[in-house]
Amino acid sequence: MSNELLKIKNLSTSFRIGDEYYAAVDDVTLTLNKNEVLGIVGESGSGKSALAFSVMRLHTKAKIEGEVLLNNQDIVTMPKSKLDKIRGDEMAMIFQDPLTALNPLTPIGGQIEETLFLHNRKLGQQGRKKRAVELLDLVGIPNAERVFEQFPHELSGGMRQRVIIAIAIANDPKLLIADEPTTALDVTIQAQILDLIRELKEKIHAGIILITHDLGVVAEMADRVAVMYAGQIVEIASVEKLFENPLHPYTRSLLNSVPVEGQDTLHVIQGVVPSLKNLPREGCRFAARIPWVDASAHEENPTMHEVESGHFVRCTCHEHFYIPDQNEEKGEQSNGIS
Ligand SMILES: Nc1ncnc2c1ncn2[C@@H]1O[C@H](COP(=O)(O)OP(=O)(O)OP(=O)(O)O)[C@@H](O)[C@H]1O
Repeated sequence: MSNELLKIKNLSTSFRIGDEYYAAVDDVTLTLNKNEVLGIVGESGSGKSALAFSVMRLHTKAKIEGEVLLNNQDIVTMPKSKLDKIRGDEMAMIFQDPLTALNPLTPIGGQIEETLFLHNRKLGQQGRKKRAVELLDLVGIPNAERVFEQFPHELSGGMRQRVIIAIAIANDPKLLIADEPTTALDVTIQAQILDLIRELKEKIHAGIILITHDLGVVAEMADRVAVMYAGQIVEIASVEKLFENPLHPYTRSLLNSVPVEGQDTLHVIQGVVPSLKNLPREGCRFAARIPWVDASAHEENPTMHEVESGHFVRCTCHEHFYIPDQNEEKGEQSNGIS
């Protein structure tokens, strides 16, 4: 029996700017196995959230092409009625900001009960209340009976995020997408929420897509990692391989911007992900940020290459990449390339 839970095939998500559509997710192909945590990392603007929202089919105005197969059912083309059933039941999402994801006017218990009611009509009112309190307990909320009656504004940010997680797992989803689940929280609370997600992974046996710009989080949580840049996946590998042997210059740059014990110099590649309208659509999208690497190092149409089993990297430029000395980098950038 296949272990594959989700297969994303040639997915492109394009937004309209003026009269044109621009792909924020550009021909992405990925798989997620059952019980696996796949980390998706990349700088702000690389397309991580656009990808997550496409998998949940939450974009209302975007043009979506390609396939998103959850247990072989295509989310992109399925009728809305079926989608409503699957969303919140087979797949669920934990959003960045717990306050905006909760209804301020409905007590916590009511919000959990609503999700339970939508997807399990057999559970009566008593059953729903019992299950809602159980879920609050499961996500580590003390005094669950009391919190059941409270409104979102009466809880701390960390507790609200636990409620969001309780809602997301209410119907035992097979796929859980966590989009920067700790960004809006204090550092100490972040660690607690990550611990909770890790514990839940064992309890609910879901496949988890964890979106983050924090490589530390990925190192601790993920089984495999996909690195995204300018709408494309540029490298995929197991977490061990990615940290041991990062290949794509962008991955190396992300890793180099993390301080490492015993290493006194850091090199951070300058620049940011270009805006959607200005993304280079031809050639290697990262070329402009590593101008000291010769143009001939890049492929004309970069594709993913499997360099060792399960480790894929886009473009051939990684074979020729090196960290420049300061003069070389400055010299290149003063030539107007940055
Ligand atoms: N609804 C939209 N309309 C137009 N452009 C959009 C829309 N949503 C996202 N974009 C653009 O698509 C690109 C990818 O955005 P996305 O939010 O997916 O990035 P991200 O990697 O999740 O960044 P962050 O970490 O900041 O959330 C960006 O250039 C963004 O401005």
